[in-house]
Amino acid sequence: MQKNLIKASADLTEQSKHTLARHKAQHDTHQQALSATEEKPYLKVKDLVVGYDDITVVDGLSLTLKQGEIGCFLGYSGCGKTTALRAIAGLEPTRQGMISLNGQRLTEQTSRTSFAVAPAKRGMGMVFQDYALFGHLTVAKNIAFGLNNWSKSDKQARVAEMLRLVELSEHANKRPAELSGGQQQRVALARALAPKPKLLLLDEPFSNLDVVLRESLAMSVRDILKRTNTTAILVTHDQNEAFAIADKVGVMHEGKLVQWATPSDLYHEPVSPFVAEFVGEGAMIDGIIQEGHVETALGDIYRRMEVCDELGRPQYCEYDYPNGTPIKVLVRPDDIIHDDDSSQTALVVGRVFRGANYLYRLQLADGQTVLSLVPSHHNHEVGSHIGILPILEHVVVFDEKDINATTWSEYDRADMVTEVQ
Ligand SMILES: Nc1ncnc2c1ncn2[C@@H]1O[C@H](COP(=O)(O)OP(=O)(O)OP(=O)(O)O)[C@@H](O)[C@H]1O
Repeated sequence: MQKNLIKASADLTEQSKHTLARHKAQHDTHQQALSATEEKPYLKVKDLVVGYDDITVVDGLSLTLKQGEIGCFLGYSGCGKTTALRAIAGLEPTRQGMISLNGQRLTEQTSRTSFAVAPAKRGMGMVFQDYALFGHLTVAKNIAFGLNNWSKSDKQARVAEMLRLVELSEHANKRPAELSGGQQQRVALARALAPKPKLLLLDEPFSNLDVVLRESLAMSVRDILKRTNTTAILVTHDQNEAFAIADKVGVMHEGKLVQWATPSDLYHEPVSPFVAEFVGEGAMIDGIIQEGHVETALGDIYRRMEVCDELGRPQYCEYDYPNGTPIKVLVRPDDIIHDDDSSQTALVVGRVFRGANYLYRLQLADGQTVLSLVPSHHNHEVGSHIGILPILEHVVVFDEKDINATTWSEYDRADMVTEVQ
């Protein structure tokens, strides 16, 4: 949902507060009805703890996926992504938590229960970074490898179908070494998909490929997974790859899943400065909470609720901080539009050529800097002033004291009210 901001002030009237309370009650009832009928998640991981010796590597990981959804663990090296994936596959023992897939409990470790289904019985497929193909077998035989229990004719038909799916039919009789890296990874994908796994796990599948191939292969893998309605989890440290392939991305940090959300929500509504800085570019500028708005060097920021009161007046949100609270406001490069006609200007203090765009570093009147993505035919030298127009539709504020995020979504009553309408 779009959260428009307009530059005008208004207080919440008593009347509109009552309206909101009524909407909230309706909303709660509506949500209860929804959650009662909502389909159960296909994959559910709850409070998973995994470790080696005396260290905890995955610390209380919880997530859900619907059937056919693609999830992704994204994070720096050593944050526990691969360990989490291996634990879901049953290749690492879990110390605590529960995993269920398609209604079946795969593992549960509590004070009262302790059991784990063996990896081979979980019905999962895996694709690895190094492809792990059998070099002495042809492409077709590699794909047929997991189909031992299938009849000969069914196996042939399935291999042919998989070859068509990954567009390698004409390479069926070649050995893996005769194929490019990208083609080999498609063979690995076809081999993992052939037995129709309930869940496909992909561990850094594109990291041996060059950057250009990586993104195009990620898109084609997404297409293949969607066409086959395959539920999957991918591990990567590459944000572009995660965004190209996944419906839900989980940012991991020191064993914890900090946020599990759509790529767009991660980018626009990060829950912490860590996620904000890890996902995408941006700058944090100072803000001060004032009556119904935030004062910043880019101007005053107001939030408009997308509803009107009984008299047709737009409703305005309040921030959940007392007046005078210093906060940080996240400003993405796409929040600052270059506009020659704007009376607000900024000094160009740096720029990076990105082909279609320049990424400008701009200094505001009070010395703070922000980034701005500008089409590259607007060529402004470092040291010049340019007109800017802040379009702050997705403002996230961070409490300066304990740097907890307060994203719009946490307290945006506009969402709540429009949902029940
Ligand atoms: N078999 C093991 N025994 C002991 N420690 C391990 C083992 N495997 C991983 N670790 C440690 O657990 C931590 C998490 O490792 P993991 O491979 O899950 O991280 P990752 O996020 O996937 O990293 P990368 O992106 O580098 O693969 C690391 O500190 C690693 O050294």
